[in-house]
Amino acid sequence: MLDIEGTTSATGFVVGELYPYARKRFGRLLTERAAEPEVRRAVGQIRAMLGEPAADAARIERALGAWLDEDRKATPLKTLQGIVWAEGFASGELVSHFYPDVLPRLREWHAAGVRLHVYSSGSVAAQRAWFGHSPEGDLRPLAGEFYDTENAGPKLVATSYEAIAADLGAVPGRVLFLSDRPGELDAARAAGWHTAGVRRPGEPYYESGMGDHPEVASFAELEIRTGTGAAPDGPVVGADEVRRAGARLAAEAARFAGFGWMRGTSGNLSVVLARDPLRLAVTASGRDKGELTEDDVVLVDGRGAAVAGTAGPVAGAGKPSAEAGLHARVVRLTGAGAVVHVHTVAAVAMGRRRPGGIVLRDLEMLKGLGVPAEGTAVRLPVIANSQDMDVLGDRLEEAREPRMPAVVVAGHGLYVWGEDLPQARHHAEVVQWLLELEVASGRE
Ligand SMILES: CSCCC(=O)C(=O)COP(=O)(O)O
Ligand SMILES: [Zn+2]
Repeated sequence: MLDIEGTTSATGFVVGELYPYARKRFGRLLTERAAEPEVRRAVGQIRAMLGEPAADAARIERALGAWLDEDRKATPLKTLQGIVWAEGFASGELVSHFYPDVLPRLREWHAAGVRLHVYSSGSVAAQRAWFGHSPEGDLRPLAGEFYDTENAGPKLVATSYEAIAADLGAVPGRVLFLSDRPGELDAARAAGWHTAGVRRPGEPYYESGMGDHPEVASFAELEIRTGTGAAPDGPVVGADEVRRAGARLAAEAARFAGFGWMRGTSGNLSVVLARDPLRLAVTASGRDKGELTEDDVVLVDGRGAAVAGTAGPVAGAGKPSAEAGLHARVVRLTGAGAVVHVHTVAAVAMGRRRPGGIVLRDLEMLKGLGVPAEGTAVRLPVIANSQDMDVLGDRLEEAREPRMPAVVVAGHGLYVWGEDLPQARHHAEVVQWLLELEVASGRE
């Protein structure tokens, strides 16, 4: 987990280049774009902080100027700076700064499967712009999640670090925080994280030191080992293996997205990489499933929680699918080697029409599921939706038909599984075909 200002990048650059850039543009932002939701929200926060509900644009601009002079880490100041800077970076007027030792290390760690994230007091918009417009181009593929004082909380309190670890599904003892500020390092350590102070000459905390935290003068001195928590006799799932699985999942997802079954960020896929203990590669949450890359994958355990190096290095970035727990449950229940979850209109339509299950018979296509084409009826179960994967898993376990490698989740989509990824795909295509036929037949 990386801090930016003072750690990856010079505070002097932020204060000397970016602060004046924002200061010059606040006036116009506050007057000409006051109706934009983000500006309006920040202005409301500033008025509350000042205790002046009627403060006008000029008063707010003066307050922002004073906070800039004090280098105060006020969230609405960061929000407005983020807007102005993001536009400056996008137009090419601004290019971010990284210390020369940083980027070679970030690239090396990323290639080794270390998941890199950012937690900075600058807004997420500003962080993304910073990584997106570096002297070496767009570095955003190196970073997974971005956290700021709005989505994670203040940097000097342990609860913010606890919230981040929970959000990432990461084991606190497997996270290393790099920062130049001892108070932040204290808070991270109180949340169970490892810490390393980055103490660079010329940075604000250089003189006072890093307290009792281990410290380095540059990223070149840091060595990060992956996979050190592996059980001695357990399988080690290497970063390359996870990434290869990521490439396979991305290819399958692109195919399903092409059918219109994974619109937007909907759906998720997984494949088993180890059985004892269970390890699955699952698609990362919230990504456009038509545009996944080999890095949009997370290694999870038998409950769907991210495995942060406890059984080998973790490739990719981001957090596991919100439905990873159900994938793991399907695998535990059925012994499947791969699980496909798609959001198809036919599945939702038939789930509505037949909440008690969809009975299928006398169709040649049933042979694609190992069911005779004639004389045998099979039921595709329909279960109620839930946001709790344990509840959904219990419903699936109760409703499951051993001959049917699929379940419709009402108002949600379709889960299908198979011995391996190609078989899960074939099953998904067959079940979807059967559902489309049922919809087309129009029977109530
Ligand atoms: C619009 S998608 C809502 C979440 C969902 O049902 C899904 O399948 C995708 O979730 P993920 O966390 O895997 O991106
Ligand atoms: Zn879903």
